[in-house]
Amino acid sequence: MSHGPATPLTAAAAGPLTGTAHVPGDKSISHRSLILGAMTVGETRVTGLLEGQDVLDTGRAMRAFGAQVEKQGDTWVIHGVGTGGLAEPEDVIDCGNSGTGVRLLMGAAATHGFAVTYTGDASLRSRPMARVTDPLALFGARAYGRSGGRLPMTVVGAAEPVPVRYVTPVPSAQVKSAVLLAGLNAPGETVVIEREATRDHSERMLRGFGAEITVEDTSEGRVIALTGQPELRPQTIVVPRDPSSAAFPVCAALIVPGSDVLVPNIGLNPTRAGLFETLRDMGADLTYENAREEGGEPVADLRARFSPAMKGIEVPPERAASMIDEYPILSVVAANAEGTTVMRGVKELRVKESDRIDAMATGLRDAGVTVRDGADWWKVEGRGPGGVTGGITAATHLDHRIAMSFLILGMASQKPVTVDDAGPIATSFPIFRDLMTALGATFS
Ligand SMILES: O=C(O)C1=C[C@@H](OP(=O)(O)O)[C@@H](O)[C@H](O)C1
Ligand SMILES: C=C(OP(=O)(O)O)C(=O)O
Repeated sequence: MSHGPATPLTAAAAGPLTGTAHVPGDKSISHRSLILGAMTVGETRVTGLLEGQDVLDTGRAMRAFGAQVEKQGDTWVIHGVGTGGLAEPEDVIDCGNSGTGVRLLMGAAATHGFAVTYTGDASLRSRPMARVTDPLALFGARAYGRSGGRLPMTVVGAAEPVPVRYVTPVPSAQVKSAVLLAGLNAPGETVVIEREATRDHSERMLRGFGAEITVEDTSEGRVIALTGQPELRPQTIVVPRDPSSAAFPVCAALIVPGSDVLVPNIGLNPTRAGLFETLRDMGADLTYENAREEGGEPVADLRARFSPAMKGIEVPPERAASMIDEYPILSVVAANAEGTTVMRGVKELRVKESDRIDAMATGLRDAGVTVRDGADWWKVEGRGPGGVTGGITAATHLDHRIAMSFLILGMASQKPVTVDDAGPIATSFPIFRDLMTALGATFS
């Protein structure tokens, strides 16, 4: 759902940030818990679900598709309808700001013999959907949208779907997941091949729900094969805390003098942990404490301390998929490091909630940082610890990660930084302001 009027917010230089930051549950795993729970007969129970607007919108959508989704105490309880049992929604499905929500739902419903119309906020209506509807057409689904393959869009599902073999042309877990979810209700084996590995939560969770799924690394890439029409088994899911949200208190601690912050229980699935490796390569004082396995995922407590000796690096492009949502906050750290940070192979950043290279480059330049950029790369010239002037109002462009990144910039800059709209933060990290305030940040 779209949020209300714009709410500007300002962050100023903070004293040291100290204490423990419990960030919310993982957004990717939360969406998938609701969708897979809704496609399973019986009761799936989920704790630690992210109650951000993106995920709440997916929960509402699953109700519209016929599942029961409700919160009992701290637990989300889903009574699903089974693979192939989704019902035709009575109204348009509004996915708000969420690319993950709309693309995964389009996949799940595409092999059901009814039509669904999808829409979203102004940001989501500007994002490309052909990357999903192209492979869904191979199953027999048909999509009718605005020019450029944009929402609002109606997808007429295939009444007699056929299984598909598809090589993803872009590194995207959303595309991969849409194909796998469509494959759930197609008879036979659906195969997705990705040249670059992207986050693998769908594969892990489908296996957890009892689907037959194999993953093999070959010379062609990662080959994922799913046997259609399984009888999924209801699950009890404990959602790990989101590494993409942990990135904000971690990076703030690295650049605000005197800081020492603990961020416990963070999922460190290797398909998600690229930022933390990059920060360590830059010389960040960032340690993994109490490393362990929980629910089949590697988990650790992150400890981040002020790191005045960080150096710019060339971020390995093959790491891009494992930190794709973290480049905006990385650019803020890069601005506070010595030397140049080069980020290549990142054209996907231009089709997120906003053009994230453009949004960050514009605000950073206004704040006194030299940034150069091209179609799929950008470079940030560090000004050293505390070297960013600040004193700007940055445009958020309905993008939560842009809003949070500029607020963190304000905590380490000489003059405060304002964002024109902090509202979108509620899509993924509704407790951001309270959590950062408890660590010692000041907002006005
Ligand atoms: O599958 C997912 O849960 C996600 C995949 C990524 O998008 P792409 O698939 O477009 O790279 C990521 O940016 C998004 O925040 C969540
Ligand atoms: C890109 C993101 O989300 P989505 O694609 O689900 O809107 C994100 O959360 O950074």
